[in-house]
Amino acid sequence: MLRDLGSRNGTWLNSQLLKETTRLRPGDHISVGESVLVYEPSFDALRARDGESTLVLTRTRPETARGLIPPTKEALSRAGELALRAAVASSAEVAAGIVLEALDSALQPTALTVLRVAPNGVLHPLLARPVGAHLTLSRELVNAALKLGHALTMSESQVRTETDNLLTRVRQGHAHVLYAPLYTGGSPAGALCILRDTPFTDEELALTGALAGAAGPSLCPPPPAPPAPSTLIESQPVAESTAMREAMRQAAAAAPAQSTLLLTGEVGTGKEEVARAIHALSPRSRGPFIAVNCSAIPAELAESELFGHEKGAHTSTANGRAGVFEQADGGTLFLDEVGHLPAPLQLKLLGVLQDRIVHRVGGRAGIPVDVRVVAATQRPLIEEVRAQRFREDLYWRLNVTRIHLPPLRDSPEDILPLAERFLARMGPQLGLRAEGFTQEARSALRTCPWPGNARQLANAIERALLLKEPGPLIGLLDLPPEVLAPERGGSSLSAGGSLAEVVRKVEREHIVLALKRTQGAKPAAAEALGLSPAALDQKIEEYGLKLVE
Ligand SMILES: Nc1ncnc2c1ncn2[C@@H]1O[C@H](COP(=O)(O)OP(=O)(O)OP(=O)(O)O)[C@@H](O)[C@H]1O
Repeated sequence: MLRDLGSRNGTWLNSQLLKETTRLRPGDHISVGESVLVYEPSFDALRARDGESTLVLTRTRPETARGLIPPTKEALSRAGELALRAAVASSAEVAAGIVLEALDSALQPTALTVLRVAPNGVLHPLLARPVGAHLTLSRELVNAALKLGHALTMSESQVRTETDNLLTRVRQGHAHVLYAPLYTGGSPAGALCILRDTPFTDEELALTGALAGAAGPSLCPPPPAPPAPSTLIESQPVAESTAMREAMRQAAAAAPAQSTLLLTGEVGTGKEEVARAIHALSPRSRGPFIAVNCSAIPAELAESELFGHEKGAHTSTANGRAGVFEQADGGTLFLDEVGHLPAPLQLKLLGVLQDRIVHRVGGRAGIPVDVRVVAATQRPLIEEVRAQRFREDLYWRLNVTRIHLPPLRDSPEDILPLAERFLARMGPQLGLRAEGFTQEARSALRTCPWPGNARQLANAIERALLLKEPGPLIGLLDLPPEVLAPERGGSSLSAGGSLAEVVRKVEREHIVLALKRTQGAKPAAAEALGLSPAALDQKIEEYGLKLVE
């Protein structure tokens, strides 16, 4: 869509002054000042990772391509030697460097690149030479080479840009292009693309085909195996209550799709836990899961954290850095507290969600990314929209599917199973053993009106593990006093005395234990109890406790 945002000299579409938002058609001419831009949707401009090289992917038909030359003995032996060197490379990028160097000396091309095919079929440039190269490649030819299983060559139109005195000129010419398919484990994985001014000989075609055949697994290693099914089931969030079961039903239904998801819920209700489960249940489970808390990144670093930055964009960094979108390529990006994103970044995020292309800070060309975004918020985003702190268009983009996670007060059946999950998870992490809860503690956890959410419960179990009396089980006295409060379903205690008294007794015991374990260090004891140092002092006085050497 083309819209003029109130410019003084106007925007012209096909020599007509643009009056209203208009949908563009291929070949439309847009004039802004002295520049004329031609809208050509069948071109994708991508940037190769090792610098400013740009790839333009076209849909040229491959009818005139030449191929199917069997490799000679000499080609095979050179390919074998190269495959050995590439196989011991520390990464796909290093392997690609070795292969490109070998091709450079064998063919003396003007430019070459390695492309990888993402699971969704999108082509990603891995490396391009020389740095700053501008390559126009045919997506159709890459696909044809992959389908036919051998290298192809043809003469193809090349678009180059030259920049001087702030003017960018586009030049068109012809070059000979060679495409060789890369396979990993028998599946199409990528392509080597080589450009030269002179035609490729049959021998060169055969040599490159053999090199690509041998180096495929090093350049495009297979993705890591998915976790065993049992780990997936174990890692599913606890959902015994009706409210949480419904949330998980929605999450499982939404998992296979690509669309953006919005998780809402109070602090600590398990938004990240559910986002991980959605990732694990989705076809992207083999890809990365990257979680970012938008409220925790300093505003001045947020843009480069999210979208990456190019060499020299920040004076302190010598090398460029990938942002979280690039890190999550092929997987899921969890944007927690998305409502905290500064306004300019909201606009940039909207652009990435629409085009699936990120622009690093200080970078020129876009980098294609294949990422599913799961966003989360604890505050109702619509209120942020009304207060004009959050873009409405981004709100609707994120809000394609919304899943609300209930607080624990609305899903009390989850409290005990959650406590058991936390105990099983934290024991090994802390190197402390507890086999479970005593009967009394279990029935208290089953009936208590726990005031917090899962995060606070996790903290309470951690504290209980650290401070518990010697013995294999966590008892009632190891749990915080809230577990004993009477509001729901009466007392869970078999001990005598009024409930208020018992609560006080438990609290006193807790304080004594914490002070014992921390050898009287009040700040550490206060931290372990989740109290401020002043509140601990007050309690020590209230219970008449004395600290002795
Ligand atoms: N249903 C659940 N099953 C198992 N563990 C859970 C569940 N819900 C929450 N947790 C655990 O509780 C802790 C807090 O959950 P999580 O970080 O997912 O909450 P959150 O809503 O994203 O919190 P915040 O709003 O603070 O970002 C984590 O340790 C998480 O593993």
